[in-house]
Amino acid sequence: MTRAADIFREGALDGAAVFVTGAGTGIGRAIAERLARLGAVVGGCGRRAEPLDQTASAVAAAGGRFVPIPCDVRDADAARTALAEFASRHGLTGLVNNAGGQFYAAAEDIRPRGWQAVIDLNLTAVFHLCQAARPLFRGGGSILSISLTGAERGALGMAHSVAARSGVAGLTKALALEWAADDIRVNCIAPGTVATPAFQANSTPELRDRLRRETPIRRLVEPAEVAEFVAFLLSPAAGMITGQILRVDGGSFLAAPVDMRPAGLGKEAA
Ligand SMILES: CCC/C=C/C(=O)SCCNC(=O)CCNC(=O)[C@H](O)C(C)(C)COP(=O)([O-])OP(=O)([O-])OC[C@H]1O[C@@H](n2cnc3c(N)ncnc32)[C@H](O)[C@@H]1OP(=O)([O-])[O-]
Ligand SMILES: NC(=O)C1=CN([C@@H]2O[C@H](COP(=O)(O)OP(=O)(O)OC[C@H]3O[C@@H](n4cnc5c(N)ncnc54)[C@H](OP(=O)(O)O)[C@@H]3O)[C@@H](O)[C@H]2O)C=CC1
Repeated sequence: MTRAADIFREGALDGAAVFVTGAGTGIGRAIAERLARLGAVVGGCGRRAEPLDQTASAVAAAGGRFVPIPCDVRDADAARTALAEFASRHGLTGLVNNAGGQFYAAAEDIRPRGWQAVIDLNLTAVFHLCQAARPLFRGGGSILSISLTGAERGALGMAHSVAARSGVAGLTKALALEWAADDIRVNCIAPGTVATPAFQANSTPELRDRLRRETPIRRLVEPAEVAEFVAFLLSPAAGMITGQILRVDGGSFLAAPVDMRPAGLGKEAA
């Protein structure tokens, strides 16, 4: 069941061409489906072709257009090529950097390759795709990066991810300033805990209950609630919004930091 109200008129994104990373699953799929239903042609990547094909089928069944272009965003050349391929066929008005994630570990247990993997995925790939998108936007554009709430405040068990997302926050502000004169808006959406299959697979019912209790609006975020906000920020209605970190978190940012350390799961955050 989706809680997000559909607030846009049909065809609100007619003419938009948006590339979404990680579009085969979870939040990325919800975003792709919503944008396509509003009239945008959506391109999407992920490492695996199968989930992207499932998104394509769901979008087609609803009468929309989704172009799957599998690639690993940590391979900068491959990611640039995928984006350029989409833009050459459909143009480009928006980029959603959604691919991301991390494993959970105490800082002292994060090894160099683990640190690098998380920084490459959550920060460096975002920079490369933003840079690649810039010349492809004609007459303005909108970039959104999906981060996570509380990155500025900190979280336990996610030092690599918090560092990467803090980098994305800085990048968002820097690019917003540099590219504003060309009407390219750059924003960051920071969700609270979202009940996606990926998160369910990496959490216990006890942990999800605790995260629900710790969220001031006593429930987890629905993927559709992130997708609806993405649609708004990509639309002309958000034409004066840039350089922002916008939270969709039920107030989690105001509560205690989450403790995702394997040894801390199930305990209250320090
Ligand atoms: C409140 C929460 C809010 C947020 C929720 C979400 O984001 S939900 C979204 C949820 N969705 C996602 O998170 C999806 C995206 N996430 C991913 O694809 C992975 O988490 C990734 C970012 C590490 C990429 O990894 P990859 O393809 O490069 O995988 P690889 O296997 O090749 O590992 C490379 C290195 O990483 C290290 N390492 C890995 N696992 C662990 C561990 N458990 N323990 C310790 N270390 C670990 C290890 O050092 C390894 O090097 P080694 O030991 O081989 O020399
Ligand atoms: N769920 C939650 O509670 C929260 C999630 N977020 C963030 O939201 C985003 C989406 O999360 P969610 O939908 O839950 O998780 P998913 O794991 O379902 O989504 C991650 C997507 O990114 C893709 N991906 C991962 N690595 C790469 C890569 N190297 N190159 C290309 N694509 C890649 C995956 O596809 P494939 O494996 O095929 O490559 C997958 O489709 C992430 O950035 C996550 O950190 C933020 C706050 C909370």
